Amino acid sequence: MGRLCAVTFTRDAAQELRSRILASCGEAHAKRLAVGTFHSLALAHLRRASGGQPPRLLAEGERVSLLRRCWQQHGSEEPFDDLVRAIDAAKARLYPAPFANATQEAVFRAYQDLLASEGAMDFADLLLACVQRIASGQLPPLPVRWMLVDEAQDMDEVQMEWVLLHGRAGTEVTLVGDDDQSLYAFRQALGYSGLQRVTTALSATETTLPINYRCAANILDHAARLIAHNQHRAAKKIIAHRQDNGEIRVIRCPDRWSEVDMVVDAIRQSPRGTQWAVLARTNNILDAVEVGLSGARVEFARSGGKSVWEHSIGSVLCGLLRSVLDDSWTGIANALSFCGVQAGWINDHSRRSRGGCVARLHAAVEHASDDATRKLLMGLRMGMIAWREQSSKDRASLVVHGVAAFLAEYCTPPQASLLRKLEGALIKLSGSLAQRLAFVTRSSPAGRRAPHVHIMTLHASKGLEFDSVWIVGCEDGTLPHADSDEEDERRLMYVGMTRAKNRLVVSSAVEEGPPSRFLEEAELGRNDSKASTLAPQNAKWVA
Ligand SMILES: Nc1ncnc2c1ncn2[C@@H]1O[C@H](COP(=O)(O)OP(=O)(O)OP(=O)(O)O)[C@@H](O)[C@H]1O
Repeated sequence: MGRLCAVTFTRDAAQELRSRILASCGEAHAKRLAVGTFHSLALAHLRRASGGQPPRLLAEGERVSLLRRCWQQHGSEEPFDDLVRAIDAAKARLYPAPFANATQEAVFRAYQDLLASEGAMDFADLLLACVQRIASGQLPPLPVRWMLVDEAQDMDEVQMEWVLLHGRAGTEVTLVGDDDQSLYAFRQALGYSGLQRVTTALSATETTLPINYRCAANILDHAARLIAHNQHRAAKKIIAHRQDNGEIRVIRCPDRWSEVDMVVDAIRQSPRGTQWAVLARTNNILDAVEVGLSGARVEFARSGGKSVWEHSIGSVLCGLLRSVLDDSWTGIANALSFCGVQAGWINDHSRRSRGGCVARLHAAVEHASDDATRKLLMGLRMGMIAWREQSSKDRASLVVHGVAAFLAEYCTPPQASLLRKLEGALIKLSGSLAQRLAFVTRSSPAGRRAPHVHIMTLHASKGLEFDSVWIVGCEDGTLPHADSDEEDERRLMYVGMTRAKNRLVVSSAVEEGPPSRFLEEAELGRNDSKASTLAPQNAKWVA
């Protein structure tokens, strides 16, 4: 009798694995099972070793604020996100490589000093501390007979060392992974080389699980042709368990918005309840999909990434519309900031002024620091009077149009283009302004129902499966992304394609670039392929 420790990368995956293991061996064995993420297991381990006094773990928000303070203190000119990436990369390694510049190093040191002075750790420190203490003999390894690591291709160096330390101490280690689904090289995942290193270090036996039970035979066939173009991968043949063919389509549209229209039409025309996933390389493309689906009143869930209505121009538009509805100041203040008014001035006025929005705007005109601000405030005040009047007469579309036209003057061209689409989507919806806003921001009861349509990035789709999958934005430069390693991008496309059980659509837009080279590699859209290429004007959806 012994204990099994199963390790995953997310809490959801840990729950899923726990229920699968217990379903197979019976609840009676629950006490012999520990399932968790690398970090939760390390935290529990350190907590036991320190006699119940856990290290104080920094929440993600605290970590970012602390890093930001150090970044500001050192007056780094490097963008904050780049600096965080560099520090995260250093902390995912056992022996950090030198930093690219002295400021990065200084910010890192300041951050670690602050952590130490507060007796706190971040997630990366937690596992590193565990590894260092086990390696130095201060902490015994977990007393487990078996260790199972799921998605092991995603391990970074510190995670791999933690596994190796257990393996060397006598735990029987099983890594389950697919080198073709290694998507996190940018987060220091070791991918195939990590799997190879563990195999060598622990003299492990490699077993290939070649059968794919999910995808229709032709979908898997095209995916296998694509991934065969990667040089750095385990030699293996992937075999379809299913003999039947699914439906595959390759679509070329003039521009992104017509591509989105195709997606929306296809979803609306497919039989009720068909499960769809719309996948894209970037959240920007998903924004366009989201606008299209919202305007067509298709219920959907967007996983990861912010809703298009809740960031950038979307949130400014919705905020201002809310101010029209309830006379609240926040939407006005955010709109002023978007239009270029200084944050300090807005905050001062927000604290000082009282009353409804029109009165507060009126007072603001008196204190305006320059002519441009005065003109903006007067325009917004006039607008608010008109929009509130129209809103009281239930002329929702007119209000949307007026507010969008006001904001358009302060937009960059890409923002203006998105704003026009957001405006179009809100105008297309029926109902009062409040109902339309509730629908697009998902606060209506309809928006909370579990939908059949999911939209997400290709990264977020890993581990999931859907009846029908549509990959939008298959252009060279988008997928593969111009700034990324081609083999990484090919794996992303492979993961996306293999999420489809029965139907796969890949589409691209002429305006955005030539079709992705991956379509050619996957032999999609060629005359001899089973996939059909359709121009949008003659594309009919056949269920
Ligand atoms: N032995 C089997 N017989 C029939 N169906 C199976 C079998 N094993 C798995 N499946 C089905 O195949 C699909 C994929 O299974 P699972 O999610 O376990 O695969 P996976 O290897 O994790 O896939 P991926 O890594 O591509 O996400 C699921 O729908 C599952 O129910």
